This record gives sequence, structure tokens and C-alpha cells, in this order.
Amino acid sequence: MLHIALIAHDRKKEEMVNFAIAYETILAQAKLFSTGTTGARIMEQTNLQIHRFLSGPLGGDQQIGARIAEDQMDLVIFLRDPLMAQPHEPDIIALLRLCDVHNIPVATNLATAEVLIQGLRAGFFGWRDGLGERK
Ligand SMILES: O=C(CO)COP(=O)(O)O
Repeated sequence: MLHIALIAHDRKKEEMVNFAIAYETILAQAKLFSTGTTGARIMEQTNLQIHRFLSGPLGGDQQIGARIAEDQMDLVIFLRDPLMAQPHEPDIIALLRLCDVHNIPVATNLATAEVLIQGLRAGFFGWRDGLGERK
């Protein structure tokens, strides 16, 4: 089963919730992870079950980064806010860097997220599925 991380900064959370509602059926077929508040918001408004890590500023990005480093994440959708400074900017950069280190598909805006989720629906993630051990 594919592992997907869903993360959104505050001003992008509504976009993320709407994305999760729109693609709930596809997302329900994966194992979902998120930072604390993003996951809570999505679970309030969908029937999706999400493993929530800590809130981003408290270390949630680093926890997801650790999963990426262990090759336990297959897709990252991270709707970040490009117009507001974040106190945990270094953690955000580290997470995105690890996606590049480990060649993990990552979307940082809704347009790319749409393309990737369509790719998921079309079966383009077959190369990821079944890669390595999944915890
Ligand atoms: O800050 C975040 C990602 O950098 C998101 O954290 P929350 O989902 O807890 O708001």
C-alpha cells in the first residue's frame, strides 16, 4: 500500500481539505500521514483515516522527513505558503531536500498535486508500490 503525506500551512489548509474531499476515494486506498493540524482538519471533513504526527512547528515536518529518509513515504503533498515566513523554515527545507535525496514525488502547490493524484489514479505509481518494506 502506498504511503502518502499530506501537509499544509495555515493559509493553505482549506485548499488541502477541499483536495482531500475531491480525491477522497483515491486517497482512501493509500496509507495516509500528516502533520498534526492538517490531519485533524482533513479528518474533521472527510472519512479518511490519517496517522497524525506532531504539528509542523513542533517537529512534525522532521518526523515525516524521517519517514522519507527510511524510504517509507511514496508521495508527499505539501501545500506550503510561499508568502509567509514560517518559524520552522529549516525543517521545511529539510523535508523537501530529503524528497530530492530519496527521489520521492513531491507537490508544493495544488496544480502539481492535481497532476500527481491523477498519476496515482492512472497507476503511474506502480514503480513505487511494493518497493522495499513498509512499516
Ligand atoms: O507547519 C506545517 C508544515 O510545515 C504544518 O503543520 P500543521 O499541520 O500542524 O499545521
